[in-house]
Amino acid sequence: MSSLIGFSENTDLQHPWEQLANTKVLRLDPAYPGHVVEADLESLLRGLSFHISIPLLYGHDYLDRNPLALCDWDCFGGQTALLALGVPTWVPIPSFRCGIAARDRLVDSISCDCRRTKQYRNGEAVDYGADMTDVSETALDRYKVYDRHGLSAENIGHIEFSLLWAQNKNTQQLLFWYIFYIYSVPGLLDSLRQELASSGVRSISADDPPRITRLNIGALGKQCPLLKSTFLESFRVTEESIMFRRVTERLTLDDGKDQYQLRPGSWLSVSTALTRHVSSIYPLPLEFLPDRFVEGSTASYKTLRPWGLGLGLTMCKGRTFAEKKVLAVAAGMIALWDIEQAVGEWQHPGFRTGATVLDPASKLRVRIKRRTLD
Ligand code: HEM
Repeated sequence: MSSLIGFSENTDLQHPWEQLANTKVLRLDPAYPGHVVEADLESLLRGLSFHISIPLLYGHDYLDRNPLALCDWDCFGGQTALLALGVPTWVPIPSFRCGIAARDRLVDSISCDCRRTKQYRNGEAVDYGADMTDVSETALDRYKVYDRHGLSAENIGHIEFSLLWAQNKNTQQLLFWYIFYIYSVPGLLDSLRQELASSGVRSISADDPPRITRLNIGALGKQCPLLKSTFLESFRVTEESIMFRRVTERLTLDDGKDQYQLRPGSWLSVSTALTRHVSSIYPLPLEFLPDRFVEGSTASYKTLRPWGLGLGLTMCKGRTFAEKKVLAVAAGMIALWDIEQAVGEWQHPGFRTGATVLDPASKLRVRIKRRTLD
């Protein structure tokens, strides 16, 4: 977290997430004598999130070898709505074709990574002499399962890409909204800083610049109720999930007034987002209330059912991971960085359809500088 911003005016020396966010150093501006940058907040956090989760899973070699993976990720990301609508991939819309090509490159690169990991696991010579020593246990265990079922590298590439999408897409967007609300809701940042400082879940070094030396990620959600409640409220206001279920046997639905017969083979789409504006469940549903889910010394989503992590057997398998990651990154940012809107007061960027978590409708330029610790 301490190296979120490198303060380099040379874009070639910036981190990939800074480049993606069109980061500009303002220290030459007499109005901003300290080290301040201007950046696009959503791109910055999306890139950062990508560079945290991918090396943790596949090891550092994957991104070193595929430095354009994040661009391909973004290029494909803009086209998922057309795919979800069932548009065939051969339809000659230029942006759509580019998105499909980007997806194919990602699948290929993951297949190759998987082959290298297998070579490393089997003690064989690894293609290009790549260093695969830091591939995670999770990835290694998954590859063992693929091997047991005799899957080809291409099949594995497709499966891993889908998992990567599930793992990253919503988490990245939720992280953005969470940070946006933390910094833009008046007084919230100070309250969270106090809560984090008194909870003892993290320590900060006295170095210049300061670094986080200890962060108990497991304790964040338990010992910082406002931090967790703000996370849940950010999810409540930005979630627009639609789940699809295929009817496999004749089904009768009764809404108390009418009956509906569903034949096998039909599809049901269920929107969990319909409940998030119901005032009997959430008083003042259109307001962002950071402490909405605080109950005594804890915060819980007991009351947040059904919600956008799915229902039944196919409920999101990564929900605990997502929560821990978003809370941990936010705790680090809160501790080390000050953020304000680039021009004027904070303005909500508006919503645009995305995946389960909505996308911002417009870019949000912000100014970022290191927090000065007393
Ligand atoms: C804020 C972040 C996330 C949101 C909002 C989210 C949301 C969802 C939703 C709505 C579903 C469909 C559930 C259903 O049809 O009942 C789902 C499924 C899934 N998610 Fe997530 N997810 C998130 C993060 C993650 C992460 C971090 C991972 C992996 C580490 C992950 C892995 C999966 C998988 C594997 C499935 C398919 C489950 C199945 O079909 O059995 N998700 N997620």
